[in-house]
Amino acid sequence: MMMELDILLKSVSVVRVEGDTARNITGINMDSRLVQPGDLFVAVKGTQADGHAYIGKAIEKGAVAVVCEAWPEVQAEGVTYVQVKDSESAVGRLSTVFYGDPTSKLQLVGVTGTNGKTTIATLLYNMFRVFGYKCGLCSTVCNYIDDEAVPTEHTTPDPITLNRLLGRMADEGCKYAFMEVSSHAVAQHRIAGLKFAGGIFTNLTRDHLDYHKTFENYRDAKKAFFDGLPKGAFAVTNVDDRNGMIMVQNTKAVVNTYSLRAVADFKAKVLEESFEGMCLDVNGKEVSVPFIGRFNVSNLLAVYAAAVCMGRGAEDVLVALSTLRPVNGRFETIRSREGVTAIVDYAHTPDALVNVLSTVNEILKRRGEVITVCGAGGNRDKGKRPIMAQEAVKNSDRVIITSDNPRFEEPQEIINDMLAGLDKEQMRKVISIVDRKEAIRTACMMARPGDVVLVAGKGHEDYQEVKGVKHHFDDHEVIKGVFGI
Ligand SMILES: CC(=O)N[C@H]1[C@@H](OP(=O)(O)OP(=O)(O)OC[C@H]2O[C@@H](n3ccc(=O)[nH]c3=O)[C@H](O)[C@@H]2O)O[C@H](CO)[C@@H](O)[C@@H]1O[C@H](C)C(=O)N[C@@H](C)C(=O)N[C@H](CCC(=O)O)C(=O)O
Ligand SMILES: Nc1ncnc2c1ncn2[C@@H]1O[C@H](COP(=O)(O)OP(=O)(O)OP(=O)(O)O)[C@@H](O)[C@H]1O
Ligand SMILES: N[C@H](CCC[C@H](N)C(=O)O)C(=O)O
Ligand SMILES: [Mg+2]
Repeated sequence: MMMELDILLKSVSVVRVEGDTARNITGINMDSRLVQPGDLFVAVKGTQADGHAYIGKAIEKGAVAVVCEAWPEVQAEGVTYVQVKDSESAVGRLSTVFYGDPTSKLQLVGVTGTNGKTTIATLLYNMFRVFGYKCGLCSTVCNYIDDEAVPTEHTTPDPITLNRLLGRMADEGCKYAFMEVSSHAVAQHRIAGLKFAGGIFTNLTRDHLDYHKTFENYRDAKKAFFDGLPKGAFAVTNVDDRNGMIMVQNTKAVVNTYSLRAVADFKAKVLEESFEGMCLDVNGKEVSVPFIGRFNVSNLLAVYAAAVCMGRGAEDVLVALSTLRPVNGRFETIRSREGVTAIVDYAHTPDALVNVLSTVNEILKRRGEVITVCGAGGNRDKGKRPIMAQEAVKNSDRVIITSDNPRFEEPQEIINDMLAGLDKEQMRKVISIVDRKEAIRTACMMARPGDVVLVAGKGHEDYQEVKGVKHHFDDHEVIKGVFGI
């Protein structure tokens, strides 16, 4: 791949240039360690480091041009220097031009909110494939270029990886792409330069305050996504969430609302519910789905609304909806021969835990006990830890607090942060077992026929991350091992 620097620079507002801008660029990089000869290096100020400090390293590795925010004191010979106002947002703009402006060739729909992004984006991708289109997906679990799986480290990849992926989707003939838009991605301009055909808001509850510091900043990061939607795009928002209307306050997109409770463009209610699935009323039409939980009704309604906004007939969408299956690690049930139901779910926020547990309790109707196994991730929002423990205890008969991904923290200290949220009375229901495998095994052994064991937090993850190393770990596998199935 190759492109003239001049063409790339049309996408950004240039403050100052020195050197040859007619030269060809063979790649874009924002990480000096990944630079290849002929690349353009973009220096970005990050949270840990300042990319400007790595300009020298990038040139050593063969970068022929540098885009930066702060003009470097010394310049290397033969290298073109370009100063821009905001290099973080320049990366996205430059990458999208470099990778052939993919969003002018396919319709891109973004999903944002605290919970439900993966579910909604994946279900839309599956649905539009049922309709016979080639599609792309960017999600926490995995990225897809039509049916080719591309593993991912992020919910929303960095702008270069993201545009490379979208470019490949367009080249492969994908008509639609669905992606999760995390709050980090909006705040860091990973989506700069992309043209969205639509945006979906799920909900907003506490998460990631380690990064955003305040709930308002977190909310505004999500809102900025809707502020940036172009005229002619659609916005689908959840008015059951108190921030639903705030999200779309300043958007140029056409606003559509969905709700399980209030007056809205798209409405649904649960007619019947069991551990096997639900029967729903969606805008006056009945449909059966193998999903469980009120939050999933909300997710399915968002999928329905978006598909209709994208021009699909309501009847076709309902038929397609009934063929969809749950996403890996989202409320997946595993039954033992003795009649214990284990549930693997990715609930890793207080709100998600409440939702999953209230669903379990609603279906169980006290005919059995609920045993919850949960932990919290290391090097992430510490404030959510005690609240997660409280919610687990309030909504379960017994709780085993264990490790999630400790990352660079001490597992026992994370557990202690969780236990600090509990009073003496609540502590009676709780034991803590650092070893997650042991914790799951203990919960399954405690359970009697009819009981439910909820294993929360890791969902689809097939690893446990300890001190930078990912060790194989799969909640499903451990449960099946204990159940002997
Ligand atoms: C806190 C955070 O979001 N960090 C992201 C951010 O990195 P950063 O700003 O900290 O970068 P930095 O380390 O300070 O470095 C600054 C710049 O110097 C460059 N550098 C650095 C070192 C070097 O030797 N050479 C060099 O050029 C870096 O490439 C970077 O461009 O920008 C990077 C590139 O886009 C991301 O990979 C990185 O994600 C880190 C690994 C991360 O863990 N992010 C998580 C929190 C995250 O983004 N999560 C969200 C939401 C999760 C969810 O709820 O689903 C996600 O979208 O995944
Ligand atoms: N609409 C919803 N409202 C509240 N909780 C939900 C909703 N949908 C899913 N959940 C809960 O949140 C968990 C994560 O769901 P999902 O992976 O779809 O969310 P996400 O927004 O992609 O999360 P992440 O921030 O990790 O990318 C689920 O396992 C479930 O417990
Ligand atoms: N992608 C999210 C969810 C992580 C889920 C949980 N298993 C954890 O490790 O905290 C994050 O990075 O915050
Ligand atoms: Mg996700």
